[in-house]
Amino acid sequence: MAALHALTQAPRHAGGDGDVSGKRFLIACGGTGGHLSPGIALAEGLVACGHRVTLLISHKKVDARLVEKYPHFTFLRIPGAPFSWKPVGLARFLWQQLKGLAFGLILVRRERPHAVVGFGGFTTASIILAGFLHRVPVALHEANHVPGRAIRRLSKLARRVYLPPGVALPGLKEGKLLSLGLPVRREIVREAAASARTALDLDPKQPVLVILGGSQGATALNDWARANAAAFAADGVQTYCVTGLGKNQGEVTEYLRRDGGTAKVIFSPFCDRMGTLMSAADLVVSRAGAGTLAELARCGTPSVLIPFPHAADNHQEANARYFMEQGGGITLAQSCMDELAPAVRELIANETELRKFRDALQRLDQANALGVMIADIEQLTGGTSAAPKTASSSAPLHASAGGSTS
Ligand SMILES: CC(=O)N[C@H]1[C@@H](OP(=O)(O)OP(=O)(O)OC[C@H]2O[C@@H](n3ccc(=O)[nH]c3=O)[C@H](O)[C@@H]2O)O[C@H](CO)[C@@H](O)[C@@H]1O
Repeated sequence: MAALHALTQAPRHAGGDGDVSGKRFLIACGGTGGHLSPGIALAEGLVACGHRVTLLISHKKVDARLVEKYPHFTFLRIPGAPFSWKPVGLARFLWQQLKGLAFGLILVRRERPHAVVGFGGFTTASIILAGFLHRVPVALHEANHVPGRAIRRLSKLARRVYLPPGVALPGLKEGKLLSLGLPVRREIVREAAASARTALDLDPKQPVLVILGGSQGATALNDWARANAAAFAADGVQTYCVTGLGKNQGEVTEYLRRDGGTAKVIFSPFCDRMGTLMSAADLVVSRAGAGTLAELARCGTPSVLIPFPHAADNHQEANARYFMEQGGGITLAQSCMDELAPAVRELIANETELRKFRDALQRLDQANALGVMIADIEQLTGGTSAAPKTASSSAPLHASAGGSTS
């Protein structure tokens, strides 16, 4: 019951109950970067409008690492465990959900939020149910082109369900659905390639290939990077591979180029400047998580996508297919990894092709997703607050006091 104890000890928001300016929101977004990043983006937007937010995250290492950069927000760790059909895993899941529900009920009673917003995953269910039981408006956001288990089950409790363009949820009551892209954190912007490379300690003049495996890293892509980086370096292409936490300690190697000089190969366990890294890249090889795809579109960086073949309901394949159909990149099945190096070699040298992808990415970028979501949440919770501030990227953050995790 440590989490419940932590909740009763957790700091209250600045302004307290007597502060009537702005509204209070709970955002359930833990378990993986793909849920956490849009949750942080929404928090940034709501706070810039004068509201107060608490973000509910999981106990996973990746959540802890991702939130390090946002000490001005209040994060609470909610009990939860991933779903499993195996008896021990199922028992753990049910027990943690029960603890999560108790946690959620106390939290919602204490905070009296104007709405609870969930981004899916195993930490969402308990807090959404708690909000529903307390008759608080509930909204759900699905990032993937195949809705996940949590969103499918909880959609009946929600007043609003945000789904990616072209995605439907059978049985969803009319009027509940709003088609919406993924809110992207405000630090993710296109930077000049040369300065982005310099910031990452890369040569600003040499092409860059970036390898990304989502928030946890992808062993198949890391192995491929290790096997091919020296050959790319010989051709004068620098490689930057983000391996995932615990999958390497960080390495920088210089290889000889065929034409003289050297090219760098960097392996890093985590990147907390994803906008800079994507801006530095001529081409990205990546898994097809919805968060990464939205950020690639925002930064206008072409990609070769290798969907994670074991993702629930093969949703990464559906994400990648949509992205490819819109002209944002190309897709290759993991079973065809031997075709990846020739494809990368051909594409990274083909400026005409890369430019076509960049043009399509500009059209794919859902730049207004955050603004639309905030306007809709305002409306769901009774209209705009007394003194709204703009959600522009230049607005100062003034989140709840005592930004903390517990
Ligand atoms: C294996 C799996 O099922 N993954 C799912 C998980 O994605 P997962 O969390 O793996 O990956 P996503 O690509 O969706 O998002 C990763 C997020 O983490 C950030 N990041 C990542 C690595 C890093 O070093 N630094 C960093 O900041 C990225 O900038 C991005 O914002 O949730 C997504 C959203 O539901 C799904 O689409 C993915 O299919």
